Amino acid sequence: SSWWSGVQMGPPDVILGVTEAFRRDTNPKKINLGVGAYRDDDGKPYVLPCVRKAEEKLRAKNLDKEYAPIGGTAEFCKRSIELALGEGSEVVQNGLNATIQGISGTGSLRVGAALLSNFFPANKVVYLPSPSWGNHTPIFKHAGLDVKSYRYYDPKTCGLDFAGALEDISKIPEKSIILLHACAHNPTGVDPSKEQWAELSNLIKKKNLFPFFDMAYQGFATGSVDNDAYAVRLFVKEGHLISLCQSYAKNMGLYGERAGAFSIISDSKDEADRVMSQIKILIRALYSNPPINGARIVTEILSDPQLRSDWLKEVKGMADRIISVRTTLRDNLKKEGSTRNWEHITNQIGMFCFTGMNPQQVEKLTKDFSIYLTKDGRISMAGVTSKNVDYLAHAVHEATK
Ligand SMILES: Cc1ncc(COP(=O)(O)O)c(CN[C@@H](CCC(=O)O)C(=O)O)c1O
Repeated sequence: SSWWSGVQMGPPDVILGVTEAFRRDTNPKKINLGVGAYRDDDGKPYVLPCVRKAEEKLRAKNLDKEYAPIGGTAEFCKRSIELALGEGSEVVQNGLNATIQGISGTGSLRVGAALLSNFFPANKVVYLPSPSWGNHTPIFKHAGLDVKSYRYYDPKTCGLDFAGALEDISKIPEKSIILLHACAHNPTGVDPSKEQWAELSNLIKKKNLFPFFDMAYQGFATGSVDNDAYAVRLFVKEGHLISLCQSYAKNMGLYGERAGAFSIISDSKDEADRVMSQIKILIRALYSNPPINGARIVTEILSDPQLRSDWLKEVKGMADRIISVRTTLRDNLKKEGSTRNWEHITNQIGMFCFTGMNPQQVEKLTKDFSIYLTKDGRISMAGVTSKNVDYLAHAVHEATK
């Protein structure tokens, strides 16, 4: 028999598998609200104009195809950490960060997980918010880390269970790892307020926990890259030596280019350099060095004042469209005669709306209306347009009345 005769068929991915089912559906009114990928108001993928301009500039440079450095180019890494911490960040000026290019957000998380698994000096348990992005658990487990959770979402209010979060976090053993979504929490769309972030910072410092930020949506939540980096910058200002994962998949629309970054912040340049040397050894054994094309586009945009200004407008444009379609969906549900409270549709922020629909209601939406979303009731607001929002509101009302 073959070597692989014992291999079982694995289940489709809970998020990416929704798109596969959507593609198989022949209903012309079908809507894909599964994968968190931006669509324009015609429901089409959106390549930012600033990306096209950057590509033209790069083409004219006739660059070679040589390997990137193991950690990516210094320019890409510097532009990425400065985007997160702000221009003129003292951390960057004093060389206290070790930043590498990761293979988008997922790859950056995976490198971070490998670093923690091999070198974290204390409790190698990652505490995730409940719920969190579905791929967080496998990423950390594949790296050999244990994963636990802290309360985060309150299904009764479709909002933040802040008291529950504080209570659970205060019970996390000292020197454990806590994962925090910097903005646009996935899947709930529920973010702490600035005051709540301050309380979380104090508690996490008191408990001496290691903050591991995942910032996959900087600029995409409020439309401002500075506002969306508020929590990360607050924690750094408060003296936390954080780690940070960044992605350019959503805010630059570079999904398939796989451009992201992983950083740690240390209290000395010497220590940051030593950590960087170990991260590079881990990367070398994982994939040797990162893809060059997406990183070049990012570097071109962030280093060219005109392209950077264009990008900031375009990412705000994406965020604004999402914010406006949230209002339209909520209003249309009222027009449909729904008596439910749908305030959370506009209270939540970023790519996703955690509707509160149960698996049976989700099933009805898919079976009766060809509307595709993940079983937890999360919808990617990017898939909602002015053309399909009426149909969606009608379907959601039918499924929930
Ligand atoms: C919180 C969070 N971190 C990291 C990532 C990884 O994104 P990269 O493409 O690797 O940069 C995602 C993407 N989650 C989206 C996209 C589809 C997926 O990968 O699950 C989602 O949840 O639909 C995310 O939501």
